[in-house]
Amino acid sequence: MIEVRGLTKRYHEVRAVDSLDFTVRRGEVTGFLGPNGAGKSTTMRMILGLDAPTSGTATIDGRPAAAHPAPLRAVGALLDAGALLPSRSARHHLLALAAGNGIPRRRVQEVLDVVGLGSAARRAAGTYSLGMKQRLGIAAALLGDPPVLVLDEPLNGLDPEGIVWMRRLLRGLAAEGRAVMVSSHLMNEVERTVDHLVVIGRGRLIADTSMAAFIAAHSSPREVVVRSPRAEVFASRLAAEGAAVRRGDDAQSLVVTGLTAPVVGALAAARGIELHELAPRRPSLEHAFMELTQDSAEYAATAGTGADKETF
Ligand SMILES: Nc1ncnc2c1ncn2[C@@H]1O[C@H](COP(=O)(O)OP(=O)(O)OP(=O)(O)O)[C@@H](O)[C@H]1O
Repeated sequence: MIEVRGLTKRYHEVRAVDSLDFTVRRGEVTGFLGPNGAGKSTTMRMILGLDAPTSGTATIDGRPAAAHPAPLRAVGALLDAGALLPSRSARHHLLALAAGNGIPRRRVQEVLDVVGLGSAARRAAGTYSLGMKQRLGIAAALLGDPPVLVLDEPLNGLDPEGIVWMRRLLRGLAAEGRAVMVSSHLMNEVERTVDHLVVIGRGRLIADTSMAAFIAAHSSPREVVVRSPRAEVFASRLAAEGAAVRRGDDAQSLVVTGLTAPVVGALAAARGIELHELAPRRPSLEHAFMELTQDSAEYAATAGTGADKETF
């Protein structure tokens, strides 16, 4: 279990992490989310004992990471998968880590097999693709068979097959009773993988909740997407019924708020308006995240094309 209490990190006038409190529990994958610059990597580095907090504490199973006699057995980490000696093979990289941490050599082959790098294990790591480096980083994190994992952007550089593999791996690690903390900007994937969410913005905690509760609490009112060759006429009809209507992706598409899909369908039928699509939009983590963090994004585009905001 990871316990973060009052954790704060200042870089001169910047409060990169500001009085954070949260817990990462065993048996769950906890997604650690926040816009660019929110303080995720800084928090993870402090949890791992790589950066000293300005104040507050971060413990792994009751002690700071560095206070564990064999840190690799207490917590596995993936921070920067590219930080490898380019001339060293995956096997030698892992053998060196194992030797330095009292881990038997046979464990190296086991973790190489888990991450699917067995056949490339003797090649120099400098020749690896980003996805292979990520796999090697995961192998290193698993080397000590730790009960706690801290993984910063583990999905970076993975191809679709790799992403599915990572999802299964993370779910499997949690199912074995481990505490798994994962940061990612890939909201669709986070939605499919994690049980619990910790969301930060500008260094501060803005949500600490289950995935389902987060989406329910931070999603806009339900929307219905409608496509019709008579979109403009239908938009006026819907507006007369009290719906808010805006243009969707193209001239035939509308996004309707304030009426359910059956009501929208019934109105179209009553007017003899042909529909090519009628789809309630499922609330998603991506929408919920954008809605919650729009005020705390440090780097945000100030204006879009406006196309999706056009109303009738
Ligand atoms: N060594 C440092 N010196 C000064 N400022 C730093 C340092 N490291 C991080 N920061 C600042 O702290 C804040 C948090 O950065 P951090 O890298 O933790 O964010 P992040 O959430 O991981 O971002 P991203 O999603 O872009 O990786 C940023 O404003 C960053 O510029």
